[in-house]
Amino acid sequence: MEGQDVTKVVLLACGSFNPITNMHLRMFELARDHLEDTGQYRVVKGIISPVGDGYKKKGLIEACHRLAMVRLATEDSDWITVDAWETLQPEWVETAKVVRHHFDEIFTVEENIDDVDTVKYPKKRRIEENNFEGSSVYKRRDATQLMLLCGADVLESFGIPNLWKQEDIDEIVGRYGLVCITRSGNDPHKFIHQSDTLWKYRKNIHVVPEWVTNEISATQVRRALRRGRSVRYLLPDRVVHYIQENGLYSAESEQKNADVVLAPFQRYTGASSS
Ligand SMILES: Nc1ncnc2c1ncn2[C@@H]1O[C@H](COP(=O)(O)OP(=O)(O)OP(=O)(O)O)[C@@H](O)[C@H]1O
Ligand SMILES: NC(=O)c1ccc[n+]([C@@H]2O[C@H](COP(=O)(O)O)[C@@H](O)[C@H]2O)c1
Ligand SMILES: [Zn+2]
Repeated sequence: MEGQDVTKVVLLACGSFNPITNMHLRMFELARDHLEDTGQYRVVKGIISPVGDGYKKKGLIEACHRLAMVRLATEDSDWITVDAWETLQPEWVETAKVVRHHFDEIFTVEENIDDVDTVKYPKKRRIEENNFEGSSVYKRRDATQLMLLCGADVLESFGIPNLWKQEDIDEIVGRYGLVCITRSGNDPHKFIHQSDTLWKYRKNIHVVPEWVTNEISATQVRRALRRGRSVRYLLPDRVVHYIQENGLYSAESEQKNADVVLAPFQRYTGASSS
């Protein structure tokens, strides 16, 4: 029987998934093994949330295709799922808001919100909202915890000026927690050590070493596709077929958003074209 102190965890990965690669799927397996090895957690679900088209990243193809590919890639998994909510929003959604949305979904199910006082609960959450230190929203013993899953490049992007709001970083690492998979070229331990915020919340950041280093990146996959090279075994076969059937990833698609400023920079600096 499972010990009383084992916390259920849902892992949420946000990103372009342009296209989804085997490494994106591996991230979930690595994170689950790492968390469960501690004896403190049981990972019950993984959610992939592709970013909306409003993110305006160069070469980002339409969300409907990226979603369809994630759906095909996760067909064989009994625990990794895809969620379209983020892609359905009219504008780019900050990651902290995406995390909040998914936490609310879990919270609603677990608290069976239909049966309780719907005025009381938002109030309770607001009281807890401004104090992340040593705390979390997981007050109930058996409550499921939501953690953001990312590669070390995303963690290090917290340090890029005007890309992330300080309060969003505080909320993600202080309130929810982060699982970070190492990527060559990044040193998450050093980065955490050098950041006062991340150091403060270091107990909520789980750094997972990938010993079988695997440098698949979606950028390299798109490059190979543009050059007519095979990408088989880098992506699930179903995704390779989908790309071929729909003629995705050309020199032309790589120029999408080439003159547009990435949505977070637009939002935080007011700039709209480069
Ligand atoms: N090889 C990898 N090792 C660790 N994390 C990875 C790896 N590839 C992707 N990730 C992580 O997966 C998430 C989604 O990433 P994203 O969609 O940007 O893929 P990517 O391969 O980094 O694509 P791109 O090259 O277009 O930036 C991010 O958190 C990213 O850090
Ligand atoms: N301020 C923010 O919330 C913020 C800033 C930059 C990227 N992100 C997210 O991080 C992910 C990064 O994806 P890419 O590595 O493909 O750019 C996306 O899901 C994006 O929405 C969030
Ligand atoms: Zn990336």
